[in-house]
Amino acid sequence: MAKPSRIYLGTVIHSLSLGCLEVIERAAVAVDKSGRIVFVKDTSKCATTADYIDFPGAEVVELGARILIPGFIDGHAHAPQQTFLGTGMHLPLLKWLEAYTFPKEAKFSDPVYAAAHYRTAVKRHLFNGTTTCSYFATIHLESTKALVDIVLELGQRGLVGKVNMDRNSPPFLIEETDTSLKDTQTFIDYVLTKNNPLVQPVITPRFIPSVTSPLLTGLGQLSISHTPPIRVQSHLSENRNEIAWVLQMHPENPTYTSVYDSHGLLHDRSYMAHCIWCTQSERDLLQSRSTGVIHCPNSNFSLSSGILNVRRLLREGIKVGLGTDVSGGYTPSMLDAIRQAVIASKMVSIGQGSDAETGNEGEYDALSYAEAFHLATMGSAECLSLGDTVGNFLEGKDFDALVLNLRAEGSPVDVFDGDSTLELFQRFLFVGDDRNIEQVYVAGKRCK
Ligand SMILES: Nc1nc2[nH]cnc2c(=O)[nH]1
Repeated sequence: MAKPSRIYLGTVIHSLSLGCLEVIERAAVAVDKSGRIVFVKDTSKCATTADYIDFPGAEVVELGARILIPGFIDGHAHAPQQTFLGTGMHLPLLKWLEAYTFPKEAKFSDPVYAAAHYRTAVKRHLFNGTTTCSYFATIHLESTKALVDIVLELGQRGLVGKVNMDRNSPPFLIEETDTSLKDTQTFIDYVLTKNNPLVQPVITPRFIPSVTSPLLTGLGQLSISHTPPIRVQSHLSENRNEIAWVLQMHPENPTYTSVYDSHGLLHDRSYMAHCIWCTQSERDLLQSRSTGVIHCPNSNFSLSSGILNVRRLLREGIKVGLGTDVSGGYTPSMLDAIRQAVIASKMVSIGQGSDAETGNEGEYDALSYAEAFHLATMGSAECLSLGDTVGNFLEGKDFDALVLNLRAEGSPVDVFDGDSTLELFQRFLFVGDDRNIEQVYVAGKRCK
């Protein structure tokens, strides 16, 4: 057993599997000097104090009434889009991209501008309790490198992608095919040379309409030329006009999902945002490739994209995580993603989901708060191929954790006599905000 260097004493809540919430009222969480969890003990089951805190040299941290939970994992966010958060919410996807997204992302051609604005964005995610974030940057190589440096400097765990766009894009935000591929390779080398497990590169074709077949093929080959393959992230089946456009562009493919697949971009280290309108054959394909789906309900409502049937994906054995999709979604808060996932799921349960057309297979149980919390932690971890590293407090994982203070000054949460731990936790999920997230740890290092 590695030697604990710090032991946290307090209430622990984490999710072991979907709907399986573990609550330990008085836990001792021991962390070694490299930030790895050595053990989690339920101290009420320990015969003596020595059983859980008596390790020479270890610092004992008393959390009192605070609650320790795993850090949130945002499976899909656009770091440059923080600059127009909460604007353009009256437009659907394709108009929103043209009017807001592309002009704002073009400004990131300047690495100095990019660094300043990426710092603001990463801080926001961290302060909202996002210990791991999978970021889209922009097409610009140097600015995307700056995002990597900032993620590392601020101590977050980040998966970062240089975006690829070589067609159907405005002249101020488009690349040559060869340059795009070469810059992606250079970017991957830049990140891997850091040799720091906290930041990893992700191959990031924007979506099928923005990327030509030769570039998609090159990216697919680049991914599997590494062992293990470089992760792949993109958007899939978000909006009905987008889907019609893709099918028109790719008559050789029966479905949107099969376009990614035929270019070698769907595998077990790929994860796709949205997937609202995927048909049965597309879902079967995602399942057979072990590709994850990142559900971004705020964005799906805000851009009037549709309402994903999450329960059906879960029943079909597809990995599902949660994302904010800043700024298709108007907040970097994963608490909001949890809330909106629950609301979206209730909408489906009362017959309002997008599958009113694609066929609902009968009974639909709306997601519970415990399930939505699971998706925001372990669910996203599994989609991002980080399930062995983060997502809950099992021994050997990294200590990526939030210390919650439900009594924090000025926070929106009230605490009443007789509230149980589980009631307080639910109130945090539905009523709390970043003020209740008092401390944030990534691999044992405090970053808030
Ligand atoms: N939500 C969302 N969907 C996209 N599809 C292509 N680009 C984007 C983007 O930036 N945001």
